[in-house]
Amino acid sequence: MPNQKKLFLRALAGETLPTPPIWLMRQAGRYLPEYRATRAEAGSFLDLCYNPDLACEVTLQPLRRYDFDAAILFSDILVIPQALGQHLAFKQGEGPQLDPIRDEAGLSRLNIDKIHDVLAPVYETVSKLSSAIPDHTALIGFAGAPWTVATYMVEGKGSKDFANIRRFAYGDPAGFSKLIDILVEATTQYLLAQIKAGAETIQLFETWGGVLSENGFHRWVIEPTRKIVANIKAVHPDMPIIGFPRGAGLHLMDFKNLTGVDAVGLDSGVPLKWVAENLQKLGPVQGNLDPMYLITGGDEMLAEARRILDMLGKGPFIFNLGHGITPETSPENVGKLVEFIRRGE
Ligand SMILES: Cc1c2[nH]c(c1CCC(=O)O)Cc1[nH]c(c(CCC(=O)O)c1C)Cc1[nH]c(c(CCC(=O)O)c1C)Cc1[nH]c(c(C)c1CCC(=O)O)C2
Repeated sequence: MPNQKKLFLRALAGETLPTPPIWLMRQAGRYLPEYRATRAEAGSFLDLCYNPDLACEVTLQPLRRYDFDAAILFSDILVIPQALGQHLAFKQGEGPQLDPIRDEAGLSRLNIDKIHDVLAPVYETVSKLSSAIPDHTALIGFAGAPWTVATYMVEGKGSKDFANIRRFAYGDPAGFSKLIDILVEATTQYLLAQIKAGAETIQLFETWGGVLSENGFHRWVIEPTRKIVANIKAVHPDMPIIGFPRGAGLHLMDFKNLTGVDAVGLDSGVPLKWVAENLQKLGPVQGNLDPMYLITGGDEMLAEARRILDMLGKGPFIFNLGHGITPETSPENVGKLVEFIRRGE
């Protein structure tokens, strides 16, 4: 699209730009004092997610400071289980808590028919954002990929070994696939509604795919992602979709080839020479500064950003982190990183 002015969308369409566009996963969050103030005003994190005015405000906060090339809808991947009827709470300092679903019988608690009633405020946030963001900024909608959302639904919280979900998936694949099928359908409907409300691209977060066996990765990561991408492209053939399969390692080529995503997000561990010679030949890549560098800062941060630019800047590329910003991040270091990327030095 020669007339497309948004750098982010040009890179996603496959253009190699002299200066890559930049945004950061979790760019709205607790590292910003203005976020903490708005969250306090909202009451709780979930109240914030379902308050279109305040969710819009926290999405805009990092744009005001850093003028990122993309805004990402402020919400969470766990609004889907909540909309399906699973109880969800965020306890201070403990992360998400859900009533776990450990077997096929537990699926009877889920109901896909009313998801839009719960999710309507999220669509309203997207719609407000699409008129509130600057003209040169792209609007990203998102969802968790089915496997990653299922980890929270089955474990009931964050996990270190993912024993319950692996037991369910490997021990009763037919029962487990019913959960994944529900998530494919709910996620498709959710993302189509975000697109209708104004999202210009979609990112699918697959944070925990790396814990699966080889066959498991194909069945529970690649296949559900392929279905969601196909469902969206059936309605919006030109909608760019970014997949972020964290920890996918040697599966990255299959992930790109078999799912049909337009661009692939890279975690910080992926060897960049291999990316430049293989994955990036197939389409745009996004990543992959270790978010810890935004805490440590200084010349080491800039040297690592330089290395990433040198390795990936000769092809279609979007600068980002290898995972989300953490609350300990220094807002000043974020400013220095953005300035460095924009100056190219
Ligand atoms: C696994 C996952 C979740 N949520 C998300 C993922 C996938 C990406 C990743 O791995 O980071 C994705 C997510 N979560 C949030 C966004 C908003 C958009 C953005 O700025 O990137 C996005 C895209 C806000 C959030 N989601 C959450 C916060 C912090 C909530 C707070 O204000 O206390 C934010 C800003 C809470 C959350 N949400 C989740 C957890 C495990 C937690 C608790 C951890 C923590 O406290 O940092 C689930």
